[in-house]
Amino acid sequence: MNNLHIVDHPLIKHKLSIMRNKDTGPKEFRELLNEITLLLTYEASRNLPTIEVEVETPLTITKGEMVEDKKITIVPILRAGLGMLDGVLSLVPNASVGFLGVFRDPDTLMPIEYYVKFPPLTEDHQIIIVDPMLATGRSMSHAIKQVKKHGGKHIILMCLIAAPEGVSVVIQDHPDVEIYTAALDEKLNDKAYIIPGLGDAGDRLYRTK
Ligand SMILES: O=P(O)(O)OC[C@H]1O[C@H](OP(=O)(O)OP(=O)(O)O)[C@H](O)[C@@H]1O
Ligand SMILES: O=c1cc[nH]c(=O)[nH]1
Ligand SMILES: [Mg+2]
Repeated sequence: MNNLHIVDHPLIKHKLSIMRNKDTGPKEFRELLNEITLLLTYEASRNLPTIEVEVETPLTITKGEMVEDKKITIVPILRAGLGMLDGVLSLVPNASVGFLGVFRDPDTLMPIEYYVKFPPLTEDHQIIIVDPMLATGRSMSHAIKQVKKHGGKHIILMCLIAAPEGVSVVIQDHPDVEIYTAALDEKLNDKAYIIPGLGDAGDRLYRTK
């Protein structure tokens, strides 16, 4: 699974352990998701292309490198992906944002799309899709398909917790996509929740249960 990058830094493990705790409330949960997203973004952006620029320092003129962040598009999968958006934007503040509303039907487990608003996407854009949970992988696979349909080509995805089942689905459906996750958990339960996981990320972010 060459496309799978598990970013298992001690600080990420520490923060994720607090997030998994059922007694952690929404304020701390949101703050920790934001902090882990910063660390994931640092790793996931390692291979972003840079352009050479000329910089005038107080002493001389030199060459520098800059990321073309105007060519980066972040796509949070609503709702839970919104919890990762600000973290990415704080490191790539000029990125554009495309929104995709998808929820998982609890009975069929199929993704149900309810909102799509993408900026123009071209082949030279780097797309970063964010959603904390990769369970069966169907929501993410659907999101990647939508991004490609709208013209996106270079796609990475960032999540907090992935299940092996979801990773396999994404790699099979989209072998060109790189996956960055803070943790690879054990399995799915009979309702397709990630075990050990952290429960429903959207509900924990927005106290909806
Ligand atoms: O890999 P899958 O099996 O498709 O499941 C993962 C999806 O489920 C969750 O969203 P949910 O359907 O709970 O919607 P929400 O973000 O509005 O809570 C999660 O945020 C992912 O989008
Ligand atoms: O464990 C899971 C599975 C899907 N969605 C979640 O939010 N959590
Ligand atoms: Mg949810």
